[in-house]
Amino acid sequence: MILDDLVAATKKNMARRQEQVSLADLKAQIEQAADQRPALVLNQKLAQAPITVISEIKQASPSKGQIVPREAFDYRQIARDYTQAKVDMISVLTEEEYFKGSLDILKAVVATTDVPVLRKDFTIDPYMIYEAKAAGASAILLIVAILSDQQLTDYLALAQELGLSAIVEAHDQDEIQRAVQAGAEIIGVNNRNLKDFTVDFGNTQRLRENIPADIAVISESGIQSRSDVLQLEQAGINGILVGETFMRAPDKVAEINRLRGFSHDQD
Ligand SMILES: O=P(O)(O)OC[C@@H](O)[C@@H](O)c1c[nH]c2ccccc12
Repeated sequence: MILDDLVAATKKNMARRQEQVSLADLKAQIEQAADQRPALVLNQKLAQAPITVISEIKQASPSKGQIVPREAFDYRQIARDYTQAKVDMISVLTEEEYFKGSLDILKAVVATTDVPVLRKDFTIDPYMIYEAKAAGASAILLIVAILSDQQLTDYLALAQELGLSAIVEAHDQDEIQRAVQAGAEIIGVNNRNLKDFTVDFGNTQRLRENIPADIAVISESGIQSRSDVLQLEQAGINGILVGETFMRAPDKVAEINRLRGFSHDQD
C-alpha cells in the first residue's frame, strides 16, 4: 500500500537528516529562535465565517506525479500570492521522495510570509516535530493511520509543549474516534482514499455528524469549485485544505476568492 511506501521513505530520509542535525541541535535552534508565530491563529479562526482556507504548496504527489513543472515551481512567489489572498494558513509539503518537498522550501516560505505555516509530512517520530518547530512552522500534521494511540497522545502533547497546532488526519469513523480519544482539537478529514486515490466529498460530510461540534473539521483534498466548498460549508465543515487546484491556477488570488465565493460583481 502506498502509505507503507511513504512511511518507509520518510524513515529513510529522516535517518539521513538525523545524521546531519542532532535532536540537541534542533532544541538549541528552537531556544534561540526569535520569530514565534501565534500557533493558535488556526484554532481561533475556525469558529468564524467565512470558511478557513489552508492553501498548499506542492509540486508533485504520488497520485498526480509532477503537478507543475520543476522550473515553474517558484515557491516564494506562490507564498506571496497566497499571502496576498489573505489565506489563513499555508501548507508546505516537506516529504522529499514522493512529493518532492523539503524543509528548505518550508524555511524559505516562512521567511517570505507572516502567514502561519503547516508542515505537511508523514510525522512518525518526535524528531520531526522538533524539526517543524525549528524550521518556523506553526502547525504539524498527525496522520492517525500511521500512528499508535500512544504516539498520537505523545505527539499531541509535544506539539502543545512547543506551541504548535496539530491537524489530526482521519479517513473513517474508527480513526476519528481514535483522534477524538487522543484529544485532537482539529481533525482533517481526507476526501482522498490513500488505497486507491479516489476522492469522495461525501466522506467529510458524513463523518462531520459524528465529530463533536467543539472540534474543528478541515476537509482535505480534491476541492475544485465553489460548489464543492458550498457543500462542505453546508455540512458544517470549518476549513478547507486545497493543493492542486491552487497550484494549477495561473491567477492564484482570483482562484482562492472564487472558491471562497468572493466575487467582484458583489461590490
Ligand atoms: O491537492 P489536493 O487534492 O487539493 O489535496 C491537498 C491535501 O489535502 C493533500 O495534499 C493531502 C492530504 N493529506 C495528506 C497527507 C500527506 C500528504 C498530502 C496530503
